[in-house]
Amino acid sequence: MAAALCSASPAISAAAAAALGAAARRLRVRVRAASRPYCAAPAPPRAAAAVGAQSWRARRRFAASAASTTTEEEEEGAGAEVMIPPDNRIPATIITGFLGSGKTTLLNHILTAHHGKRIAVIENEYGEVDIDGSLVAAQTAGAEDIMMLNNGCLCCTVRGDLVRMIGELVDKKKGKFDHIIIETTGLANPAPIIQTFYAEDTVFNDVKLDGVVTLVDAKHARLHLDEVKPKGIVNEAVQQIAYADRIIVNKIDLVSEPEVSSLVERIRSMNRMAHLKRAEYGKVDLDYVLGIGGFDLERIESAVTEESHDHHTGHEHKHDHEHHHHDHHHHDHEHKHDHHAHDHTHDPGVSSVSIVCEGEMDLEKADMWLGNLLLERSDDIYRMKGLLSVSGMPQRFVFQGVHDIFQGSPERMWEPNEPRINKIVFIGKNLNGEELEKGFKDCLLKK
Ligand SMILES: Nc1nc2c(ncn2[C@@H]2O[C@H](COP(=O)(O)OP(=O)(O)OP(=O)(O)O)[C@@H](O)[C@H]2O)c(=O)[nH]1
Repeated sequence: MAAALCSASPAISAAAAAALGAAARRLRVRVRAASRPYCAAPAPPRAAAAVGAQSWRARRRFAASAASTTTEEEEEGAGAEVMIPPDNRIPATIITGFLGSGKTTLLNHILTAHHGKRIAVIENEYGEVDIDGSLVAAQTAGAEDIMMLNNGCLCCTVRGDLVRMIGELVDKKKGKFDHIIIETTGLANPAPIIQTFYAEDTVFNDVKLDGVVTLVDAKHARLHLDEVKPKGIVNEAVQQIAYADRIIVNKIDLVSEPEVSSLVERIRSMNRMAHLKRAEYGKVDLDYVLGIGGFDLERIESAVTEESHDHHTGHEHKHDHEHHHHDHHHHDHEHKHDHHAHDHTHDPGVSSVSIVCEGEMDLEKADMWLGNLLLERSDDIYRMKGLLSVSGMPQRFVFQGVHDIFQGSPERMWEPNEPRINKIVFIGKNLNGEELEKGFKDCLLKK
């Protein structure tokens, strides 16, 4: 199964072509990108050369919307009017964080709290069936359903299982729960899990990604972030922070205030988009972690106002772990801290670049630019979010991307006196702020 799931499966929707050139109309076609394999192993050379002119066009993806009710008829019948239907899909929250950072503790906090939500839980554990004793207790206390994903890490071997489980939940239990929570293993790179929500039709049509919550162990995080890995192997601890919508710096009872502050500063330099809270035993308000909403524009705004243009070049140190051992118990997982055993390849670190500019965007151009950028740089660009003021469109156009998949749609109307500005935030490796800024601004309509 692993081999099959790890092979690239081109999934370019034919609908993409139909959407081209009609971006300002009511576009409700979701276009999938040819996904590259998301495995812990170094990715094979990308088949960029094989991407011909036709699929290149199909890679332009400003054609998406988050509607669960999309039908062919509606797409065909799309007129000039822009209507945004209510999004009734079931929200899903991904809880991620390094080993022992407090994911299960947070989950239990959520399950036992009074929020009136019926929650289905999908747990991803390594190896043997391993439901934490406390979680079993929580099951009786609050969870509507708990499903286990075993024998592998979500990021490669069991992604198909995740899709199947979500499908099963929806088919059999729709109406019996209000929210899905997916707890990943501490070693998971969240990117492929996030992408499941956009790249898999069976998931996308019924379930929407509400947010990614990342737990950070205040005591040990530095160690994991600093660990060195062989070239080409991602540092999951770094990735988990880079992809977060909400970050909880947990276990602050175990360290001094200056230690927490310096960790917080470091985390912020990696991801300015996420909200961050400090906590003990995952105790945060539930509305901080549930019901975040896919497009959190406030977050983009704060990221952008904080620094209108930021290019941080830290160092992403990499570490090593035996990712593919399905028989080890994750609590016993041993990390190698012998940095000198590896070739020190100090890649420029994960950083964020925020750009804001006034003016009206040419959506076609922006679409083309982003498509092109991601075609070349999707390995390095982990996440991207933005808001556009599109020429001829009375709504704000919002979009977001994860690696090579991006999607966008018109959102609410611009207020009469609202400044029509464009914003974009990138999180990733080796980001060249100046180049990105130039590319983005070149998509503005020339006066
Ligand atoms: N001192 C302290 N301990 C905590 C805190 N939060 C969680 N713990 C403890 O840390 C241990 C690990 O917490 P878990 O919630 O199991 O962490 P996890 O991220 O689910 O762990 P894995 O499943 O192994 O990745 C447990 O013994 C928790 O009781 C905290 O804020 N302070």
